[in-house]
Amino acid sequence: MTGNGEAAIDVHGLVKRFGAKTVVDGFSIRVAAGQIYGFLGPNGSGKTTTIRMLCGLLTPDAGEGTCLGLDIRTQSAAIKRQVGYMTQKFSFWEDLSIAENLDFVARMYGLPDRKRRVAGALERLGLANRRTQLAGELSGGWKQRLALAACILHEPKLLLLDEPTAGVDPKARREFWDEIHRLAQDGLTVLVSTHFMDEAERCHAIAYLAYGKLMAQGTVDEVVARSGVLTYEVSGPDPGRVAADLTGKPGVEMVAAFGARLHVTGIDAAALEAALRPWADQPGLRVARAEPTLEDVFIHLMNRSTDNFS
Ligand SMILES: Nc1ncnc2c1ncn2[C@@H]1O[C@H](COP(=O)(O)OP(=O)(O)OP(=O)(O)O)[C@@H](O)[C@H]1O
Repeated sequence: MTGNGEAAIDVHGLVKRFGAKTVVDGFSIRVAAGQIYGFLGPNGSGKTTTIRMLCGLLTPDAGEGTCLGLDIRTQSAAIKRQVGYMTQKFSFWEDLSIAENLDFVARMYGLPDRKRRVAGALERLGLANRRTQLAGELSGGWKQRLALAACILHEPKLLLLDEPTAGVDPKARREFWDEIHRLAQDGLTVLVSTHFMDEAERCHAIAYLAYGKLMAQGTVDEVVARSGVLTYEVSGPDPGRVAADLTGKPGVEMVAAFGARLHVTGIDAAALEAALRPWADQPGLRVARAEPTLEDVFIHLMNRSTDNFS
């Protein structure tokens, strides 16, 4: 972990309403400089709105705090200058090369020292030997890298990545995350929203939001441990029959099949064990405690939260 304890973000009680809807409801968080902080939660849970408030792009209706030592309410212009924002939909000139696209972005923002900045971004993101390749010919993973390069041209201190790897294959995703870690090691703080569990596991800390409320935060291990979720794994012949029997039983919150294995989760140990007991005695079936996955925990949190939008 690279965070040195100095807060890049420190906010308290943030609220955002759109009309009658409270989209973010009392959000507080502290993010150390150099941390990679993941935001997870169902669609529409307020991740993007929260991230935008944290960096002064959106003014909260209530709450206060600082980003990079600046007041998110009164100093948003100064914050924005130090933030690189990669939105869900980014665009390039398809018929310009990688280097030309970056040069164009640098011109658009009137950045001084353009040549050095473009060369630096190309180098930093491993794009130097592809500099003449047309953006329109790049695969998804390289497009993502180009977008990231465009975000760091102005040498920001904070990066906001909104679902940066949607539609990117696992290998390219992994490499993209290697880049994010390198940038964090150089001192950048990164806020990233994602729906991928493997990406959550690559964050120093995560926040889970549901319907505008912060349901859990901390390291992945802390979030799993604090959830109180218990998981049992059932394996053997005819898991479908076991799943049908267990679904809806007291104490059983979720039954999910992973190939021939079932994950059975809940938080009431006695009730869960009572539901599983008849199956534990069946010949050929194996029922054993397992470590809950982050996905088990998130589904539990999601089921627990109430949809205040409906
Ligand atoms: N400018 C706006 N005006 C009105 N409603 C908005 C506005 N921006 C967001 N919302 C609503 O606020 C809620 C939260 O949206 P937000 O984009 O923050 O969620 P999210 O967690 O990032 O979702 P996703 O995972 O789908 O990107 C949604 O119901 C959305 O429709």
